[in-house]
Amino acid sequence: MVAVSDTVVTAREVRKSFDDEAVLESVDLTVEDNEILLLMGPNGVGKSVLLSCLAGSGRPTAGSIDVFGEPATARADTTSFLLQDALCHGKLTGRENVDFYRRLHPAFTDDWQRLVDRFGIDGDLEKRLEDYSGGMTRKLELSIAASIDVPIYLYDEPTAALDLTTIQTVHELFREQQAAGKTLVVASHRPMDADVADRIAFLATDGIVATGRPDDLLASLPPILETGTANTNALATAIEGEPYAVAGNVRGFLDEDRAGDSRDTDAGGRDAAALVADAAAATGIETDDLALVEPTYTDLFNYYTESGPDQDEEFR
Ligand SMILES: Nc1ncnc2c1ncn2[C@@H]1O[C@H](COP(=O)(O)OP(=O)(O)OP(=O)(O)O)[C@@H](O)[C@H]1O
Repeated sequence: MVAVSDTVVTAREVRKSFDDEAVLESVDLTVEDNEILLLMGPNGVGKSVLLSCLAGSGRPTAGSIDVFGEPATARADTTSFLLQDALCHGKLTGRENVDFYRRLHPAFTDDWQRLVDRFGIDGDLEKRLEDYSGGMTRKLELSIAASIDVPIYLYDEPTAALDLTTIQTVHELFREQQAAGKTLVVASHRPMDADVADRIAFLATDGIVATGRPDDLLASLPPILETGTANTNALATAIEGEPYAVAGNVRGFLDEDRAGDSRDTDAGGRDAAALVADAAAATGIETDDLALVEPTYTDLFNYYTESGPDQDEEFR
């Protein structure tokens, strides 16, 4: 966990439209020096568009983005941007793609050699990218983006197409970059990427709806009820939003107005048995079929992107 420090990126009331189609609406976001900030949100909400604005390659339609106190567009030397799908050229070999970026970027280093070795694609450098698998392409792109020696890295879906072991390797790489003093913004809709984050920011259609440390955000969730899929409709009568499937069961966020509230909120305590009993009475589900579960990052993602109410909170 990094200490609280200086802000390196500030986005204020950023809007972005394509033709007349609004993608980003009033996005306010800060990135602190040396943190790993995870930008989460559902498909199509505008994470890539926001990253391109932070990188200075996309211009906001309204609002401002400062990087180290200057407009993002004036600071191309400060960021390395891993694009979602478009970093490498399919007709070039792995080595030729690396050479392209080595010539293009003055801050390109030899780190790529160590990284392709670590990702296990060092033997594939003479193949054309069009013959790489999706995961191999991502590994090469990560090797290239991480080899550029700049203060800020913007990674768009870095773990997409990667297997679980490789995701751990990517997380290690991120921690090493942080230990070397770098700042990382990682856009993802994979809850497991929260493992590596100092803070998470959730992007929804009306802007950033919550930011905070992962543990604080988890602790801020309402009680989560879980039951069998046969009880999906009944569960829906006692929760906020829609039930969602998790490992063969369904879950939902308890709506205290609908299910009754047995919590001793003054003392901050939770009487799980009483809560379950209230929810069972409200839904008609047997208490044996209803459980209160510990929140996971998947629940957190669902709350802020699918099932939860509008939120506007900052946990620091
Ligand atoms: N150059 C463009 N012209 C027109 N529309 C665009 C352009 N770039 C992005 N969009 C639109 O902006 C919206 C947000 O796209 P974006 O790629 O930022 O979403 P995302 O949150 O990164 O999604 P995903 O998780 O699927 O990668 C989409 O509706 C997309 O079609």
